[in-house]
Amino acid sequence: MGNLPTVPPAPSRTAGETSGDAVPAGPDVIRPRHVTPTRIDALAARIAEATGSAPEIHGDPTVAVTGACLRAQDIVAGELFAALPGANVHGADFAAVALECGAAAVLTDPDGVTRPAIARAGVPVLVHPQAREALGPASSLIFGDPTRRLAVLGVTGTSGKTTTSYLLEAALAAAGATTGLIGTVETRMRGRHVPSAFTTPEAPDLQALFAAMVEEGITHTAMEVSSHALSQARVGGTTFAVGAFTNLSAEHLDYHHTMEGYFEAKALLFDGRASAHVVCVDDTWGHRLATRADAVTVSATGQPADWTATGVHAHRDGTQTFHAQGPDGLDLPVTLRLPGAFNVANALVALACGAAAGLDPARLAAGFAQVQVPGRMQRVDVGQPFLAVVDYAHKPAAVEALLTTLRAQGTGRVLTVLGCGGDRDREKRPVMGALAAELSDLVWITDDNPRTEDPAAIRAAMLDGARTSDAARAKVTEQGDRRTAIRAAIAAARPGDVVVVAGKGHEPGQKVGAEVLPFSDVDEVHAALRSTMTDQSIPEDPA
Ligand SMILES: CC(=O)N[C@H]1[C@@H](OP(=O)(O)OP(=O)(O)OC[C@H]2O[C@@H](n3ccc(=O)[nH]c3=O)[C@H](O)[C@@H]2O)O[C@H](CO)[C@@H](O)[C@@H]1O[C@H](C)C(=O)N[C@@H](C)C(=O)N[C@H](CCC(=O)O)C(=O)O
Ligand SMILES: Nc1ncnc2c1ncn2[C@@H]1O[C@H](COP(=O)(O)OP(=O)(O)OP(=O)(O)O)[C@@H](O)[C@H]1O
Ligand SMILES: N[C@H](CCC[C@H](N)C(=O)O)C(=O)O
Ligand SMILES: [Mg+2]
Repeated sequence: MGNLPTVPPAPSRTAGETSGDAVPAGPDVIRPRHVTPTRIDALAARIAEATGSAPEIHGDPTVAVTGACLRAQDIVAGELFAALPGANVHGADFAAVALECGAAAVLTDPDGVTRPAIARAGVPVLVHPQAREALGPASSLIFGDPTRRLAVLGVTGTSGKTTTSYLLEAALAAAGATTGLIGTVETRMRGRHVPSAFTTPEAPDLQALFAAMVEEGITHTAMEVSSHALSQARVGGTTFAVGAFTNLSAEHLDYHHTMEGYFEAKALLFDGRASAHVVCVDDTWGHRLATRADAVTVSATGQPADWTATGVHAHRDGTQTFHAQGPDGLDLPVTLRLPGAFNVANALVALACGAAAGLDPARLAAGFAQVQVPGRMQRVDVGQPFLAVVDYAHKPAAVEALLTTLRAQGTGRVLTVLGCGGDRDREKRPVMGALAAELSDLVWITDDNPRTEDPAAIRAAMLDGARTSDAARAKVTEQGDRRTAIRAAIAAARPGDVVVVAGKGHEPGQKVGAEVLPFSDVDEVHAALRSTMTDQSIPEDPA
């Protein structure tokens, strides 16, 4: 696996750097330089057209807005404040803050309009029963309907969105497009890299970003579309050139409650908002989706599909070569620098997306060879005689895919450092603990963004899964302190082993309570490797 990516860590931020904070993230929103003011009556007409019901207008309909935002504190003068009901609070309760920041108008729901801060607002108020659904189309109009001039290729699915989006961005560029990227790690365009607050931004931030991309001459954007975004209508008002589905497995059941509910959220990307669909049919959910959406199909596991892979050769150095077989007898050689059968699927999805957008498949396929993804199968190498890998696997299917891949590639043992996030799906914890114990030789159960939960209780749930699994084979150690766990794993490694630190990937911080403590798995693995090479005082292998 000598060629596993050794990319530098993503640019760091100190707060609100990934999705998942109780406090609104306050992201670095990329805004267009020019926005033509939009009148309230025009917004009302757009909302009526998009939702089928007209909003009430309280106040002067000729007032115009020059942007929109749903975080009161982040309002820029002249913008529309979207005061939405939330799981914790009603945004209308923050209207005074928004007005102080210069909000020129408010969009809210019938509950919000009764709140005192809105009643005293003194600016026009649009009232709609589905204010969240209204916000996407309104934001699109405010920012000049940017996706009419930008081909957006959206990727959804439980695993592989980030990886597929990076592959797609590279393929699009190789086929001659001027590209952008929107996703979990960062937003990229024209050499700018802005760390992300969300995998999929809120509707006004997203439309502003699309408008900025149009201004910059971006022609095609590869974009991750999360299930949260689909169910919260963050992509309302977005026209997709292509919508793609990678796979579905248990995750986010705290939010979607059932797999059916989770699937239906993902399926929203295929409800007519995309001009073309690409679906990987390697799981039963993909099969189901492909039968109800008119889709180009993809399979990396030998299912009948429009795009398949033949002659897959996983090389010892971590690269893979194969032939992508496409419609009309297309046969394209592909080289990937990402190991794992799942990355063949990701690449096929990316290829099918680019082709569905009308780009030349041979040029698309040639774009994959150098792609590396921050924190996904990222190798950390200081010349040690074993492999050290940082990966973002933080759900059962990803842990299984990751460890199965690494078992097949290493010559020695697999040493795994893994935790589970707090304030997230609890059901996955014992499953991830069990999988780690089944597919590794040594495991350190540690902390991964405990957020507001008791970290020991999260570890206990994982340990419970590890201890009760009949197939468990690893020696499992509990070590809450992630740095110590990483150091112990590195110190225990022997030549030919694989050490994998999973779950945080590119993340630059550990979320403990309301704080984000700077922490980078890549930096920690580097530091541990350097000190093992020079300092023999590191704790002994617990095995
Ligand atoms: C479950 C979820 O996605 N919740 C998001 C949602 O929260 P909510 O609607 O319940 O909001 P709330 O906190 O009750 O607040 C209500 C309203 O008041 C506003 N408000 C609130 C407080 C304040 O001080 N000022 C203010 O203006 C908020 O902007 C909001 O509009 O809207 C908020 C405002 O944008 C988000 O901060 C919040 O993200 C939370 C923190 C989160 O953790 N989201 C994650 C799970 C997420 O979206 N992840 C996906 C990726 C998942 C994956 O695939 O792995 C993503 O796309 O990033
Ligand atoms: N197609 C796939 N099937 C199963 N596991 C995958 C697949 N692609 C990637 N993985 C695993 O899942 C992890 C996360 O991958 P990636 O970041 O590309 O997915 P994602 O869908 O963007 O995840 P998230 O929703 O958390 O941002 C990887 O680090 C890898 O371990
Ligand atoms: N987008 C995911 C990232 C999870 C990453 C993992 N490190 C964790 O904190 O659980 C979420 O917010 O659920
Ligand atoms: Mg992602």
